[in-house]
Amino acid sequence: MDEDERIISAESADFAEEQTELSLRPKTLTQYIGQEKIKQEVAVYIEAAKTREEPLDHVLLYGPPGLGKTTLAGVIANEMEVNFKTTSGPAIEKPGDLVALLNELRPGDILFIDEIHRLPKNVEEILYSAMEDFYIDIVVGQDATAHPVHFPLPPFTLVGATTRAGLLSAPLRARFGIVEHMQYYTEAELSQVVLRSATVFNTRIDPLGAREIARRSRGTPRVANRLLKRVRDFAQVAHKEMIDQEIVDYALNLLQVDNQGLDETDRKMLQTMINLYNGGPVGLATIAANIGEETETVADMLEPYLMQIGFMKRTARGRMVTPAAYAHLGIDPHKNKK
Ligand SMILES: Nc1ncnc2c1ncn2[C@@H]1O[C@H](COP(=O)(O)OP(=O)(O)OP(=O)(O)O)[C@@H](O)[C@H]1O
Ligand SMILES: [Mg+2]
Repeated sequence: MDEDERIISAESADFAEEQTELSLRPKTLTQYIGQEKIKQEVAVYIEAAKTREEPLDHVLLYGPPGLGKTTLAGVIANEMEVNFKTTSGPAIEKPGDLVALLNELRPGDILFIDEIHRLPKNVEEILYSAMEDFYIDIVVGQDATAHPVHFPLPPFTLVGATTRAGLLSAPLRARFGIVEHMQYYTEAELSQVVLRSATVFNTRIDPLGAREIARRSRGTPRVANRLLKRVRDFAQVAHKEMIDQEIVDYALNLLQVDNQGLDETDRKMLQTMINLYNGGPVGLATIAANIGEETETVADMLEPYLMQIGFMKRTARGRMVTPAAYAHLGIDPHKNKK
């Protein structure tokens, strides 16, 4: 199945979904739910920078998709009371594109680069001096007319986001003063996300209904919001005025999202590991090939959550399915051993 067809995919699906997300995005640290440790730290850095009337140090946010990296970057800009300019690694194709972006910044502004690990190498290299000393040296013109140009830049803050910090080159990573690892949300936090989004959607939902959506949202606000939208459709068609646990259960069972938030793809992956490799250890690329997914998809979308809930573990010789996963799938681990 294509990643963007999965209802529980943590990836943003399309333009329409991005528009809904915009309306759902909290604007302040107080409205931003969860990530308590990050919020506490960031609040201190923001206050200190504002008191010194300096730009905030460069910030790197990393963690699985849909956990609120883009949202947090926007919150930081809002709290710093500066302009927020967004772009992404793949969108910056050549050094000139980056120069154009940097050129528009005013002192203190925030430039947000999503998927920063996907910046072309030659762009990344000019970012080093931009981040460290606020200037860039580039060569303008071609052949005979080629000459170096020295551009001073206003002091600015770069906020970078990536799904895995390990994908970043060491020199780039070293230039971020603030590095934060986004965590999966607890059920209680996701319940709050669901209740808040329901208000934005003008939809009524009771606490147990919100809890049930939270439980099946794999620790991810984006998934919670998406499930809420689907459940809302079912409730509407069933003429339910209030979303409750019963309708959530009914809708999500139909959508084959189980009580741990796993869908067919997750189950297929675990079953493949069990049936073909006795539960592992088996390499990530082998698993991916067997279930017809990209290795990167398995690494970014499937594996982190399965590890988080203790259904899979990483060993020196590869990935292994845990007894908890056997139990969840109703498979007897001993019967299966060859
Ligand atoms: N802490 C939060 N409180 C409330 N809602 C949140 C929070 N974090 C994320 N959301 C909601 O989840 C949606 C996805 O968040 P966001 O786009 O920031 O994730 P992301 O980590 O940037 O994902 P990606 O890696 O795909 O870029 C947003 O629309 C937002 O409404
Ligand atoms: Mg994002």
